[in-house]
Amino acid sequence: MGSLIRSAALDASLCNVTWSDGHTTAFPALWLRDHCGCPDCLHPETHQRLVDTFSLPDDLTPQDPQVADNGRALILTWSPERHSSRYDADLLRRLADGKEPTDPVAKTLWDAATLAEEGLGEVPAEGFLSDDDLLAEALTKLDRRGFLFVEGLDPTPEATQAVARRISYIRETIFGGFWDFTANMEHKDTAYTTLEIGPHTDGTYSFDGPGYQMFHCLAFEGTGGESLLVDGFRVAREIQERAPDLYRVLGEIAVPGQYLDHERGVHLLAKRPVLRHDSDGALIQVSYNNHDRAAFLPDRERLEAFYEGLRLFHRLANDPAFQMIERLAPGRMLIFDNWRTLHGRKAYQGKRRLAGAYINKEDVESRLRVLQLKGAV
Ligand SMILES: C[N+](C)(C)CCCC[C@H](N)C(=O)O
Ligand SMILES: O=C(O)CCC(=O)C(=O)O
Repeated sequence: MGSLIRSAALDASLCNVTWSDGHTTAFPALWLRDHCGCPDCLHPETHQRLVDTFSLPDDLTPQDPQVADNGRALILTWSPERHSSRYDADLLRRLADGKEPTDPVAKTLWDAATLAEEGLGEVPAEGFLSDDDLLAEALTKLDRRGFLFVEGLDPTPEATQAVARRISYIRETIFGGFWDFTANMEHKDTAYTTLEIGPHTDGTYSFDGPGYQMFHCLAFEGTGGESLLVDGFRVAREIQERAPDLYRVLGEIAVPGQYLDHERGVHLLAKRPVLRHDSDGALIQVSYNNHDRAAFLPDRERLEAFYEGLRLFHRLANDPAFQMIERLAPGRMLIFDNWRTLHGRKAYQGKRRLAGAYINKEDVESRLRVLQLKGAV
């Protein structure tokens, strides 16, 4: 049951709302007027704000607060403009509590030991592709652990694209949109070789590093080539516990990433800390690729700590205790959160065909949000 309003009373330019659980919230008049949801203030189809916030009268005064619909709505009138506003109690309470339209999925950090216990939690392709409830469950799993295996796919580019497009549109990058590649040096990157690639996140050279990445090995004849995953948030927590000073440095120093292919006219450069936090101090992105790190000189007094922090991060990410090692097999597609989960690959000999794509972080979150709001989960 959503939040219900018990009573509402005016106090000068505030509307004090008492909720059914006894909590109270003081909503300022300007804020309430600015958030009027009537069709004249909020476009009923585009949900865009129509109210001219900054032309509202200075002597704006709320009047006659009414609790309606058994506590599920608050109605106010306004003078001098004689306007009436109706507010949904649930929405008011979510905003009062600083919540988003849907509750974020709690992340479960993992390492080799916890995966051995919990298993990898594969989902069947059929349900993923055909049933919104199962898609919502799968995206929730992906959000919770930072990776997901989708099983039972045809080992074809078409089946791979169908999974990607089931979630959202594919993100175009310098590598194109949907990829289907082998070790052919099609692009100037070790991904297009048979070399070992250490644990990293893609796109450290992009202002908006790809949010999610998916790999589907369509064919493999050879040896080696095992994939590895590391929960970057788990490594970050380990650093925070072992060396809080180094955690702070990795969260403060912006590290430049680059991708160079001048023959193709490409020279990408971006920078952000290895451990990026939001304005509330929550870790929101791990961005690490020691191969693509561009030259830069941190300020002298922090240079040593920077290298110490980077060394610790690198050591933990390369520690089998924090890794999942799994050779990708045809029919079993890997999707992972590239803002959290590092990936890599052992060197291999022989033939290997890998298909996949990037999808933006905001588009996967958007897809899950709509599924949640439609009550799928
Ligand atoms: C497009 N595909 C995923 C095949 C290769 C991309 C190479 C990504 C690069 N190593 C990086 O760390 O950003
Ligand atoms: O070939 C692989 O398994 C991964 C390649 C890689 O790291 C990448 O494409 O970013």
